[in-house]
Amino acid sequence: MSSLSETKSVIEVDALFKQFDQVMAVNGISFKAERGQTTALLGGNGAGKTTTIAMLLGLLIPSSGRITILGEDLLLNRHRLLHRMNFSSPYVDLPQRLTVKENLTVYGHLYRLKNLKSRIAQISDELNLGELLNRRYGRLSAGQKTRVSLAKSLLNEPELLLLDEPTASLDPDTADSIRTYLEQYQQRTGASILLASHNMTEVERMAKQVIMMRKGEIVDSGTPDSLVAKYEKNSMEEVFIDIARNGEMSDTSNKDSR
Ligand SMILES: Nc1ncnc2c1ncn2[C@@H]1O[C@H](COP(=O)(O)OP(=O)(O)OP(=O)(O)O)[C@@H](O)[C@H]1O
Repeated sequence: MSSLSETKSVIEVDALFKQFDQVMAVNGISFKAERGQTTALLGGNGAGKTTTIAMLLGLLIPSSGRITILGEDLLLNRHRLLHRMNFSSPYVDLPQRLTVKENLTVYGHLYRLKNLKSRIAQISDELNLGELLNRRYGRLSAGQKTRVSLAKSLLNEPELLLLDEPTASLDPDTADSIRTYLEQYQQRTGASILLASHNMTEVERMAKQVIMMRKGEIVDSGTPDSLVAKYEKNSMEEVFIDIARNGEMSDTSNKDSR
């Protein structure tokens, strides 16, 4: 284990492809995400972010390519690795008929958590879920479901947290509290986060590194500040729009920003 913990990257993706029939959803991407940091995976609708995250979770088998997580090959060590990871996604619902507490209990058992009752009590307290615990998941509002999904994703105190639109459908106040909570969690545990988000304020606040995808390919990467400077824009919002609309980078943006 000691050699693994020395690996600087939490995720290493090499020449990753995923084809669905006629669609090349992920077209040969390679990237590294650093440990203990938040890396944002950005791109317009259909860019390939969710497909990439699904492959990082072992939910989709790549057409080809290599994924190394926490120093181990994901395809060879999936079961060992999944205990050290977790995810939250608005595209993956929890069982509708179970209450929030039952859902958290089921997932806690899947992760073989000890002291599950106190862990659920703790996370409910931290994410303000007390009033929702005995309500059926299927009857919750979209924002309430997002909070429960986040609680599920943090149950096992993952070393790597994959978050697909973690604050989608949250009101601004709740979204801000969740971002603060995630930042504190990261500081406390040293966890790494891969974040897919359309919210550029969130990205500028949380991400140390940004990977920009378009049509299944990585078109640029760097820190938010370096990308803003490189594209001669005022914000990541403007950088995002530029890349999403134009695809091709201007002459000034062909330098490697890292
Ligand atoms: N199961 C599937 N079968 C066929 N095509 C798929 C499948 N899943 C995704 N795709 C296609 O792959 C491409 C990438 O989709 P993906 O969901 O990864 O994009 P995304 O970047 O997450 O988009 P969004 O921001 O809209 O969520 C799209 O063209 C999509 O239509």
